Amino acid sequence: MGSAMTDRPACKISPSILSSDFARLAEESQRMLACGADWLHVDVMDGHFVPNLTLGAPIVKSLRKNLPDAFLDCHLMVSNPKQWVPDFAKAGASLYSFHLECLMDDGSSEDQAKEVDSLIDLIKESGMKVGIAIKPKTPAEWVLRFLPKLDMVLVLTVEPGFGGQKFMQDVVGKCAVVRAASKDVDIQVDGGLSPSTIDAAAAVGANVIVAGSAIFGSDKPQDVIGALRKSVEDHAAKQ
Ligand SMILES: O=C(CO)[C@@H](O)[C@H](O)COP(=O)(O)O
Repeated sequence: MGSAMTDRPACKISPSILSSDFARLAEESQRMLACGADWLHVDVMDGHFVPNLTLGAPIVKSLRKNLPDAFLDCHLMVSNPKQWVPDFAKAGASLYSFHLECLMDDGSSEDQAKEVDSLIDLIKESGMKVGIAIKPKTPAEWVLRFLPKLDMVLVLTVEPGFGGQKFMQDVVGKCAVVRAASKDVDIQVDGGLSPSTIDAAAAVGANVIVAGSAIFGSDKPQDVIGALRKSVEDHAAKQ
C-alpha cells in the first residue's frame, strides 16, 4: 500500500534480530516493535549458502507464538530454498525471501527462469508473501521479469552471512533499476544501514530498511528507527 504522501509503497523498518540477544529473543523483538519497528527481519543461514549458521523454522514458530501479530520478514540464505517453504509457512512466516543465485547463474536462461517462477508460485500458494534477494554481484536486471509476481526485492548491500559489515555504496544503485520498473514493489536494502548510510538507499527508491547493529547497538533504538524512517519518507516525498 502506498503512503499518503507518495506513490511509493510505505516505509517499513525491519530490525535484524541477528543482532539481538538470542537468549531473550521474544523480549528483544517486543522491544523493537515498541520502539516503532514495522517488521522483524529474520536471517536464516544454513552454513552452506553462506558461511554461518543461525536459526530455522522452530524459532520462527516460537516467535509467532509469542508475537501473534508481528510481520516476520524471513530472509532465507540457504542453498535449497524450496526445501524449507512448507516448514516456514507452517511456522507462521509472513514473507519468504529466497536468493536468486540458488536457481539462476544465467539471467537469460528460460529453464532457470521457469524454476524461479515455480518457486514463487509455491511460496504464494503456501500463504506467504514472496521476495527475491540478490547478492551484491548479481545484476538487478535479472529480477525484472519476475516483478509482476513479487511482493519484494531484497538488495543486499553487503555480502550475506554476517551482521556489522560496511555498507557497499556502489551496489545500492540497483534499487533505482528496480524502482524504475515498478512503483509498487517493496524494495528492501540490507547490510550496513544506519542513519549515516540511509540517504544513499532512500534516494534511489528503497522503502524497506533492514538494520541490525545500528538499531540493537544503540541506547536509543527508537531514535535510530525514527531517523531511518524520516530519510525514506523525505526522499519519497521529493519524487
Ligand atoms: O542478512 C544480513 C547479513 O547477511 C543482515 O540482515 C545483517 O544482519 C544486517 O546487519 P547490519 O549490517 O545492519 O549490522
